[in-house]
Amino acid sequence: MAESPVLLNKHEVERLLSYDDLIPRLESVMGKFSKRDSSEMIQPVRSVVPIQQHSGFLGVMPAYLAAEGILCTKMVTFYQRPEGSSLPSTQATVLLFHPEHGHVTAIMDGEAITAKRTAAVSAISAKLFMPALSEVLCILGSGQQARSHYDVFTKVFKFKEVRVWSRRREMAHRFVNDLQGPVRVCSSVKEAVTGADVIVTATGASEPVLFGEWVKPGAHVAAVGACRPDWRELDDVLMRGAVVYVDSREGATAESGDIILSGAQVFAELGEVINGSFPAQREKTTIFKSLGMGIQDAVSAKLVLEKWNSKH
Ligand SMILES: NC(=O)c1ccc[n+]([C@@H]2O[C@H](COP(=O)([O-])OP(=O)(O)OC[C@H]3O[C@@H](n4cnc5c(N)ncnc54)[C@H](O)[C@@H]3O)[C@@H](O)[C@H]2O)c1
Ligand SMILES: O=C(O)[C@@H]1CCCCN1
Repeated sequence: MAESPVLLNKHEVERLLSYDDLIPRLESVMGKFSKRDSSEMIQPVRSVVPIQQHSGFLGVMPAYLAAEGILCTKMVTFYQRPEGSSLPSTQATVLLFHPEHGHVTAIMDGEAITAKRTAAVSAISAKLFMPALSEVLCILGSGQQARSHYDVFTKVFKFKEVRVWSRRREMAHRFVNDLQGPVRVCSSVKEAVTGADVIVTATGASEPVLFGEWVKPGAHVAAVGACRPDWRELDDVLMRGAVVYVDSREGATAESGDIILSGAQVFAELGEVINGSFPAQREKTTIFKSLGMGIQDAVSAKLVLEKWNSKH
């Protein structure tokens, strides 16, 4: 009989998953994904069930990585919460399976994985696309993703100034009070993004919050929110005037309102740049439109389990 699965809560996953381990694994898996070798990797676009009555969605994100021996699925719910709600907007669980025998080997919290792997992938995009001399980082939003992006961006890069904007100013102050380093709270998006070299959009917005006319030419935008085909974070001017990179072309075409509704062309996947098949146009204004991928969760969960196994 198969052994009982390892159960790991959010605190344990958080502790076991470091950006130093995660970033090279994500670079490698995204490069492989963009080669589209189905004998190596299978990851369909996620299935999403709308929960209309409660303004929410259930997403199922399976992935099989043959060479790495990883069979995984994440189940994630995400909601548009009313202002002031204390409930998290994104919650997730990740299951790892034994690829040969089919039983579940681990069940772990997916919130920490989602927060860290998304931010780590944005940091990979910034490493490739941000201006060579980047001094100012701006984060729009003050939730889970804003926090993980702050953590990894200030760990990997050295910015002279970090700014944050949140639609409720007191939430931006609360965000800053939890941090070690200095961060300037801005009262408008325009104030926050003017002159910024790197802009992270991590909001629950469904209408544009970031407008092209405010963005410095050559800046890099890591756009993490707006993951439904009718949701936007970025306006048409920005989308059409920038070089647009995505995590997966299929995911972006199915799920990104910023791409579908603006009619912007996707230039390349992040993995295609990692592979060297498309260039990083660092001197131009660039957008990395992130939707999230099952393969990112899969390598993250495997890493967590490896770490856990090495200590037990
Ligand atoms: N790309 C990915 O892989 C990925 C992964 C996880 C989450 N997300 C998306 O990232 C976004 C942020 O996720 P989170 O977990 O940090 O959520 P969160 O609820 O913790 O934070 C959301 C932030 O957005 C702000 N916000 C909500 N509605 C807004 C609006 N209409 N205009 C401006 N600001 C608004 C909130 O005030 C808060 O600061 C969500 O859209 C989520 O679906 C993307
Ligand atoms: O890839 C993910 O995990 C997220 C979940 C929430 C919606 C956007 N994508």
